[in-house]
Amino acid sequence: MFDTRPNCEAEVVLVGRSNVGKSTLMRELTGHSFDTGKKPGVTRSPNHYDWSAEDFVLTDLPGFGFMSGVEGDRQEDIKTGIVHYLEDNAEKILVAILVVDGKSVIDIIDRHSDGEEIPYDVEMFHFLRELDIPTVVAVNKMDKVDDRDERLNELCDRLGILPPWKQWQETIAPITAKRGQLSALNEAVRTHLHDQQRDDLFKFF
Ligand SMILES: Nc1nc2c(ncn2[C@@H]2O[C@H](COP(=O)(O)OP(=O)(O)OP(=O)(O)O)[C@@H](O)[C@H]2O)c(=O)[nH]1
Ligand SMILES: [Mg+2]
Repeated sequence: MFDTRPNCEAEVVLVGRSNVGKSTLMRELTGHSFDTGKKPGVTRSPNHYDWSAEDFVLTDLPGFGFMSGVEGDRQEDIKTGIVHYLEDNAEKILVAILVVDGKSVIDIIDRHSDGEEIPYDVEMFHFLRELDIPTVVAVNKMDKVDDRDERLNELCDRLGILPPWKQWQETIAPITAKRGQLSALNEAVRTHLHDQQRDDLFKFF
């Protein structure tokens, strides 16, 4: 299921819970349409889009967390598959885009923090850091958020980085993928590509 990766030296991945808008973002970045949907669990195996001339692949990973119509065991298998995919390809992944739903992310994180478990989004953010993969949190669906600065500051707090969010422009990128409003994300990704001497890939962001 996770062994479909084209053999490219450079990669950018989209990762995040189900239904946050990863495939919508993938469509906006590639100009190619991918299955999207109102229910979580649409993408069940990675979508890859590669440009062989540049040896570059953009990957939309399946969502983790609740997926409608998918058994609990299988949800765990998908999560394990994502973790292994990131570990196996960490050297080649130039940037990870962790997509979250700006409208619900704080509530979801807080709902999951009362028990022992670390919430998925927070766990994934730290996991990517452990793997040394430069990470941008794309805070999607900002069209549905009215208290923008407050939300983004709260998100920093939950991720363990110091608010205000505006000092983290290379890490926190508010977007509305559905309308193609991606400038904050493109800027952030470019910063990380530049740090890795990959300005040649700017044309994709
Ligand atoms: N309001 C709003 N809705 C959005 C935005 N981006 C995506 N959506 C909607 O969110 C829903 C889920 O989008 P997908 O792109 O399928 O989400 P996904 O993360 O790929 O979901 P899985 O494949 O299930 O993991 C769809 O109904 C999209 O139209 C946005 O910027 N604003
Ligand atoms: Mg999807």
